[in-house]
Amino acid sequence: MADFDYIIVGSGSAGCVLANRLSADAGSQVLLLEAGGSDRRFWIKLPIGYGRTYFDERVNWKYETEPEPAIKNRRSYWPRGKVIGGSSSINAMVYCRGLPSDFDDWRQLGNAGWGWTDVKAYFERSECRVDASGKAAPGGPLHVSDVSNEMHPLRRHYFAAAEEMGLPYTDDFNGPNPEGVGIYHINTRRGVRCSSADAFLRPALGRANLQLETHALVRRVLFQGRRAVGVEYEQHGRVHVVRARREVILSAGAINSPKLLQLSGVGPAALLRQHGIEPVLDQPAVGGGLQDHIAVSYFYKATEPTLNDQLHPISGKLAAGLRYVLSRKGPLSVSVNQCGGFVRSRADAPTPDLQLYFNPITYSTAPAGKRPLMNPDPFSGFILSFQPCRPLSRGRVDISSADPKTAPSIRPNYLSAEQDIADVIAGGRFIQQMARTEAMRRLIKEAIPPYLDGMTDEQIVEDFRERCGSVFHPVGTCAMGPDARQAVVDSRLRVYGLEGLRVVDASIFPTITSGNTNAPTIMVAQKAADMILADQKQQDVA
Ligand SMILES: Cc1cc2nc3c(=O)[nH]c(=O)nc-3n(C[C@H](O)[C@H](O)[C@H](O)COP(=O)(O)OP(=O)(O)OC[C@H]3O[C@@H](n4cnc5c(N)ncnc54)[C@H](O)[C@@H]3O)c2cc1C
Repeated sequence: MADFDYIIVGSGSAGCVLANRLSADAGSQVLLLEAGGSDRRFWIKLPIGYGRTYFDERVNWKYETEPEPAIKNRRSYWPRGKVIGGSSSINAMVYCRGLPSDFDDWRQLGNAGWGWTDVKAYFERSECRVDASGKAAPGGPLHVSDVSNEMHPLRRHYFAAAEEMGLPYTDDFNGPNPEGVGIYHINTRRGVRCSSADAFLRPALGRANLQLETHALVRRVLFQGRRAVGVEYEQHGRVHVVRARREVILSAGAINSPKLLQLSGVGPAALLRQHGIEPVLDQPAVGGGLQDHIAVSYFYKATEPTLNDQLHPISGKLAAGLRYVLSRKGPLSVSVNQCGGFVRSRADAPTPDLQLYFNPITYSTAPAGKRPLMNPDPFSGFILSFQPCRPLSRGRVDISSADPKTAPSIRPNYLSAEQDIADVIAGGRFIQQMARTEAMRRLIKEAIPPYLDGMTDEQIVEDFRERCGSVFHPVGTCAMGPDARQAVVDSRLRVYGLEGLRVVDASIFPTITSGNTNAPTIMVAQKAADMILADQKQQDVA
């Protein structure tokens, strides 16, 4: 049986950071266990390839929620990376820290050390800012690229519409003024995806004290009394047991970290017993607290050429492919989420409450179950889309079987908070207003049904229930908080009531951040690494 100082479960956005930081000390033996396999795949490296990995079971857990009553009993599709790099290998690469107020709220909730002024340096530690000319500023290993030169010219209409509405423009959603409309910066390095694995794991893999095991599905955490002492994992049909001298760290993501805790006997006792698992710790909060962003898109035919005209014809695809191969530039080198914003739907909103997307492309004719980013509609078209930034509804992730290979039951409980419905109406009204600006009226040839323009508040909500979808930002299922009865981890991310066990990933968010969740997850891991190393030092001195 092998022994390590640290065992990290999951090589995703957070796990890769930890593997790097904890193995930087040559005296620590670190094991990183990943259920998926290699990320050396063309469709992972090619930025627009996330349209392909979206449904690819070789790199994707492909979860589905239970039917959700509030969205017409639809099941929501939840892709999650099952590969080195985790979801950072299959995501849309948009890099948004979130709003400073998000983290001040975390601190306000009783999480000392997690306010904006506390966490800002942990974002900076990771980031290597690359300007539009390709010049990289000194910084961390995670490339955050300004790709404004690659953005479609259609964007000028969007910015003109925003100006008519009196919205500010920002050149950096991660800068001192994140509010307003602008262009998303993305995680690419010279036109190739820069995942957490590329930035943090790969540079550390040469270290003799870091061992990475792929296709290694962790089945449970092993306890001696209330101390986590190792894990059991299955690899190529064989079950292995490995021991952790210092800590086991779960970085399996917002679906799998709570699932693993429950499989290991840490969760709601009644649920565990129902599945024949003897509780180590009755902790109802494990799996609770689930939050996610949901968005809806409105589709328009355009009066001038859009990305559809470039990428629909075979000749256009070939030209874009050739351009990419020769220069790593063009539409294949970026996300289709090109422009967007963080805006207030009402002048009296205390902080921006809507995130916007303006995509110069449509797929209204796409068959169900396909995400044909490279195969858009045969006419000029574009998308306006919004998502409420800070939904209040909370759901749960619970095991549905004691078998580690069975997917858990996911119940997001969307739109269960009244405020979330009000935010949907505000979002629909906002896009209505934007579509009625002079600039947009010039660009819109015709709206593609359902027509937002004539909708009442009730119809906006009804349409949202019918068509909204996840933006793939689940968080909060092992939430951090000051009260051991309501939260799973403390502000040092240690699991309450147990020793030698932390959770470090998107599941610890006490509340969902306003924007995309990859950047704050990486921040969480940077801060966690500092805390783990500090605790190690203290123990060594004691
Ligand atoms: C399609 C898609 C698009 C997205 N777009 C964006 C975007 O543009 N910008 C943004 O900021 N965010 C985006 N996100 C969200 C963002 O990527 C995630 O919030 C972030 O990656 C979460 O990081 P994590 O470390 O918590 O989990 P993950 O990165 O998902 O890592 C978890 C890892 O643990 C492994 N694992 C799980 N269970 C086990 C087990 N039992 N044993 C061993 N290994 C296990 C998984 O295989 C995975 O590699 C998107 C997500 C998806 C899926």
